[in-house]
Amino acid sequence: MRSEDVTTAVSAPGKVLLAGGYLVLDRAYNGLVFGLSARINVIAQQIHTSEGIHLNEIVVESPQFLEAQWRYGYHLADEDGGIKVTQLQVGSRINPNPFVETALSFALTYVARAGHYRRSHSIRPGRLTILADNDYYSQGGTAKSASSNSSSSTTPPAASINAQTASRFARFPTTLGGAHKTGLGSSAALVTSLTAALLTHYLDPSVFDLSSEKGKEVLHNLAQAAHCAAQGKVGSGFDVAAAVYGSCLYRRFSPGILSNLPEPGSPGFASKLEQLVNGTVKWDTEVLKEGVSMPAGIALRMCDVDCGSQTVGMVKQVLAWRAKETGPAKELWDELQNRNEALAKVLKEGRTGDIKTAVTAVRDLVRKMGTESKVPIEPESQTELLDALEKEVEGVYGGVVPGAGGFDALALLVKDDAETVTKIEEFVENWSKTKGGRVSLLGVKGEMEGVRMEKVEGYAGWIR
Ligand SMILES: Nc1ncnc2c1ncn2[C@@H]1O[C@H](COP(=O)(O)OP(=O)(O)O)[C@@H](O)[C@H]1O
Ligand SMILES: C[C@@](O)(CCOP(=O)(O)OP(=O)(O)O)CC(=O)O
Repeated sequence: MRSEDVTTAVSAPGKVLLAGGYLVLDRAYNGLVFGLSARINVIAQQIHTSEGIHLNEIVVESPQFLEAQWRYGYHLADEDGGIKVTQLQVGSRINPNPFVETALSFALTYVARAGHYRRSHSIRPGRLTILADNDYYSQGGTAKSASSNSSSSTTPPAASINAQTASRFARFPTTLGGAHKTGLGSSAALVTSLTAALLTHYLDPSVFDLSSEKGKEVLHNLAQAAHCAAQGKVGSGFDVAAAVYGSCLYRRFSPGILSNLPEPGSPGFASKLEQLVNGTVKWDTEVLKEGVSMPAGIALRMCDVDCGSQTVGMVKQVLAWRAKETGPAKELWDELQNRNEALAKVLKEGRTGDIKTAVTAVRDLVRKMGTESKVPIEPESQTELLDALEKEVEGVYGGVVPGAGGFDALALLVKDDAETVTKIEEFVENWSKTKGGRVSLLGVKGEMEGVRMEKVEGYAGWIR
């Protein structure tokens, strides 16, 4: 039996959908997904209670933010309802975090089934600390270095944070809701990392082993189910796949797999969830790790573009056009799929000289998709910026508006050296000054690896 005294640390990467936005929602097509070097880290520890006292409590905290502590009680629900978690009040009000709460109830329900726990206090009380790498949130003047003072009652004393860790995790003088996200997929990486930490912490390695293929499959299925439930919608799930497997060619699961799952706590939830996770229900997800790589000397980099524009409802509108114009849409989808595959092949085969042509071919059709559906997928301002970067900055091979597109991000394929970074930084700074808005190059890079165990020492100063 695994000793819960051992502190467990895991991390899962953020994502970018370089090619295949909208197409990947349909199983007939796939997406070129990259994992990112920005990770969400979760550290699980046992809470020690006085002898004879049973306390069913799990504390989750994000010490980088103010008021970011969530406490939950948990119990085994009747009629096979699984582990029901109930948020407890901290201070004067309840501050909900649906992604944390849903991940907890799904993961603990699976733990109770797979670990054959018949009483809820077989699951010992625990503390989970979330630490997000800095690029998940813009720091435009709001992030303080971790060595500055903080008034948050949930954070450890600033002085105890060592210098190395201090530069890795910024401390934000805001609540989580007040932070400006950069769109790297924080909720998917969080749900994946939290689930992996709970399963590793509470289950014997013979039942769950994160490093095995079976372990990753269990984690993927559980995290997809929890993430969809917390989001209240079934997306393609490429973000959870990136968090588990890292960079890959991704074909989604049939959305019907997740229908008919009861709410946590309601009759039948536990056995339905177990069947969904352990392979009884066949998932048709396809993850091709070998379909993706980056040519030597090339890096995938991300820009945060802050123009204050709204892109709400884009998916709905694109899909409505596709449903109305089935013939032309199919032609466009099929040809774009060919071009996306050609781009993946160029990268895979290390054909650096062909990147520009392959990216241009993809962008041409993405713009057509936008014009036809009247959705700003690659808006003119982004076209102008991408074209200028490609033409004027040496070392930029090409770039796209990733994912659903819109005004707020760019993904670039660039020469992987410091000189190119400096040139891009200077260029976007100048661009921001002359064109208005704010464009910045993030520190994050494309990375191949998915979820992994981490050494606890890396988080010294942040955990109690
Ligand atoms: N560092 C964190 N600590 C706790 N919860 C987090 C953290 N980062 C993200 N979350 C959860 O994920 C939600 C953001 O999800 P969402 O709006 O889907 O953004 P994203 O596109 O980054 O996934 C937050 O409201 C919160 O519930
Ligand atoms: C349209 C999509 O195919 C891609 C959206 O990719 P983004 O990276 O833009 O996603 P969010 O960060 O969740 O907003 C929808 C999907 O695949 O679910």
